[in-house]
Amino acid sequence: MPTLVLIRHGQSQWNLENRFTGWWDVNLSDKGVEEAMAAGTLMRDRGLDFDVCFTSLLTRAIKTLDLALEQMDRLWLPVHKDWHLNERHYGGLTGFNKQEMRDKVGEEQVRIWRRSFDIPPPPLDADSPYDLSGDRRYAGVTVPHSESLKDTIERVLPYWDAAIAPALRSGQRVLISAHGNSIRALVKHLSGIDDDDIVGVEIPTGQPLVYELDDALATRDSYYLSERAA
Ligand SMILES: O=C(O)[C@@H](CO)OP(=O)(O)O
Repeated sequence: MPTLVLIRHGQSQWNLENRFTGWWDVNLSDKGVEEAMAAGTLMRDRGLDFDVCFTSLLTRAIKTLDLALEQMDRLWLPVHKDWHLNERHYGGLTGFNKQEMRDKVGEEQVRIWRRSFDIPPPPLDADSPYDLSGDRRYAGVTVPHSESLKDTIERVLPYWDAAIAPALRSGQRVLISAHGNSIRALVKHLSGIDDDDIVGVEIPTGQPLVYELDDALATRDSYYLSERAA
């Protein structure tokens, strides 16, 4: 039976500071480091093991994966890092404090930007300090100016089909360390959640989410590991 575990990175410095983050590359907070290590310990203690890992090009997800793998004595596992698993791009909101933005434009507008399905945030200005189009890690990639959840799904799922699903079909056990919205994209697909409902699904930081799949990669069961009795 194919084994898949999804984990959202541990708390980041900008999660802690309540800032819109997206593709901006912030590190884990001290609490995030602890969450990542605890996730690895939990997976080890429950006897989970993996053959291949996937993560984004962002430090908070890569480090979460490494810290968890270290607890499992599995730092040697192959890891594929790919921008398709990045957080959704927060456009012109990147760097702003979420509460200050609510105070400025109102609760409802911020809710729409954060949790509507297909309305992207305003685009990033070309001269923004958060422009990543010249970042070497994105050579050959058209860095988006902003992404809705729908846009994020439209780049996560082709990567699932091309890289992750084939690994599962070949019998490999897969661990994915990613982000709130790239994981929403995967959860929507795997759990068959519709467009209106996926926006209400919150993914906690540092909690391994187990998917038990059948050979056709349909979901038989899914659960947070910490919520299942050992
Ligand atoms: O800032 C972000 O990039 C994301 C995840 O932390 O925030 P939100 O909860 O608004 O999707």
